[in-house]
Amino acid sequence: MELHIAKDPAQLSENVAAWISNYILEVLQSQERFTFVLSGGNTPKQLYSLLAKAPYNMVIPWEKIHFFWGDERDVPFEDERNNARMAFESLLDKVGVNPENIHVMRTDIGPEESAAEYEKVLKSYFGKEDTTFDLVLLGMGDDGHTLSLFPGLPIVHEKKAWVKSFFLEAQDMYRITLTAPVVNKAACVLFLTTGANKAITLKNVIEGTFDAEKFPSQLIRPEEGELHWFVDEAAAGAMEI
Ligand SMILES: O=C1O[C@H](COP(=O)(O)O)[C@@H](O)[C@H](O)[C@H]1O
Repeated sequence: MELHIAKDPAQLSENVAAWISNYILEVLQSQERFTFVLSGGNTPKQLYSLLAKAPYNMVIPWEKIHFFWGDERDVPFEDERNNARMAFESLLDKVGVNPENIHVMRTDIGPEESAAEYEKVLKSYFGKEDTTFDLVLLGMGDDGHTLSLFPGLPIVHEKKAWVKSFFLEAQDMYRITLTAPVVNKAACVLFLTTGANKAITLKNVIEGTFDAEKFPSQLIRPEEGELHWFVDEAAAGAMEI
């Protein structure tokens, strides 16, 4: 695991935009297409907006990138809580991505159907054996959740399904999410985390003993790929480094 600490969220977004852009260009030297899994929430908005501007909008070969989502809130696309909507508004509507390369988790067909459909989308994209995303961008909630893997819920123990839906009582909504085993097949996973409100949880996730029931972000351990944590000083504040 590599830990990268930036001064503040603005500097962090700058660093991550440059890092992602270089990584995409490097990977595309040896393959024709790149798979990028986006996260939702608030933290990545600034990053997406930066990627939509110069120099990144000019240097990234957007037509070669396939976008997927790590999780989705089962609310209509028009709802501002919808993770895909945020990515469209801040990034995808602003750069030249082929609509066929954008693979959203649907919220117009019912959560179970959507999860089953997304698993089919992944299986037809990757083939049955190989689910290796090139890059998975993740966030971490202040409760330690990542994707829609929330503390204390059965979803954290899922070993077989690639995509699952479930009702999240605390937020009175269904969620659709990739599972940890699928994400752990990725070539590279990058967590983006900011804010003092996440400092204790971050310390527990990175430096604490393994307890995935309590801190589901600990489930993310790529089998062969790289794991990077990009955090700001406020989030890193409780760690011993
Ligand atoms: O609910 C969610 O939360 C996490 C973390 O979001 P943040 O606002 O604290 O950055 C996010 O990664 C996930 O995609 C989203 O559905």
